[in-house]
Amino acid sequence: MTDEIIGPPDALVAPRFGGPATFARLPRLDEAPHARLVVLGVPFDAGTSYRPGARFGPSAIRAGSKLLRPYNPDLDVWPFAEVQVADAGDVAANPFSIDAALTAITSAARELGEAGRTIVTLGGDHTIALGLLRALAPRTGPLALVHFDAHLDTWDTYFDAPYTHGTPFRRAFEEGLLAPDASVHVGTRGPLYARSDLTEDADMGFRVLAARDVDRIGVDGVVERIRDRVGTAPVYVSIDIDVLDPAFAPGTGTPEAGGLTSRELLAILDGLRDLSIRGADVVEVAPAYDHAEVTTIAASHVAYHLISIMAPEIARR
Ligand SMILES: N=C(N)NCCCC(=O)O
Ligand SMILES: [Zn+2]
Ligand SMILES: [Zn+2]
Repeated sequence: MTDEIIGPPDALVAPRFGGPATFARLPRLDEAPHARLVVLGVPFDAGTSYRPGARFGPSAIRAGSKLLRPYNPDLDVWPFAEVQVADAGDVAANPFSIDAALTAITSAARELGEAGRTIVTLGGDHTIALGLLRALAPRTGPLALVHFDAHLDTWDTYFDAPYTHGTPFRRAFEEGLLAPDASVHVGTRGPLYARSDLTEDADMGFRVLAARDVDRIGVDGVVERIRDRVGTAPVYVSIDIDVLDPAFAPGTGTPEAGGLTSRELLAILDGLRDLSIRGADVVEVAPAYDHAEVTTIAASHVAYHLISIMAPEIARR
């Protein structure tokens, strides 16, 4: 096997609506075993509290990613030519046992990490982020979490269940996976259970840049605050697609009005270029509630921008 970079096939030769359903028509990992950046699917939604269906997220995002092109003019980057990028397929996550699913997610991510690969994960509900952080933090040290979401996801339990899509970051904090005072939620909004949701979150060391702060300080102000906050810590970027307004992402399990536009989210991500991003995910895409691939196309562009900011930095490592 050579180390020549294999990109997507030329869309003007092989029409993009055909061919294997990998992310952005990239090669599979077995076809490009020298990949340093991989897209990994986690079709799991047993941690959802409201509408289920994110188990179909990875395959639907891949389908929504077929139109992506190889050059990203916003960043002047060829994301699939900087380093080899490949699709690593899906984790076999147990749909009846959240514990077993988390174990499988952690071991799949650990194995990829030990082979020197950085992962962009397609979910799946937000529970999976805990399994991914558990795989990553022992290698990188505690991570600064940049968390895009309508929700805090630092609640304690749901119906006494500790591992759900509303609780991954409280568990990650308790397990020491997060760097102290370096994490931030971006895009939060909507009704809470109590005021203490916010005070407990702050006590765990999270900062909040709410959806309304984006109006107040703008995209550049948000980027500046995120960069200040993470400092020099290794970064994990977790993107719950419900950070977008339901107008831009109807296909999700717990939608909240008043969210970001997809343009704002993509621009904020571009502002995170050059950070040491050691892993990322795009979660909570539930295609049954989608229309005309609105959500899956947004999610595929979000993943494309993540790869665009991560690949050049990985190439320099
Ligand atoms: N992680 C997501 N998307 N949602 C959490 C919402 C939890 C709740 O039902 O209150
Ligand atoms: Zn959410
Ligand atoms: Zn979430």
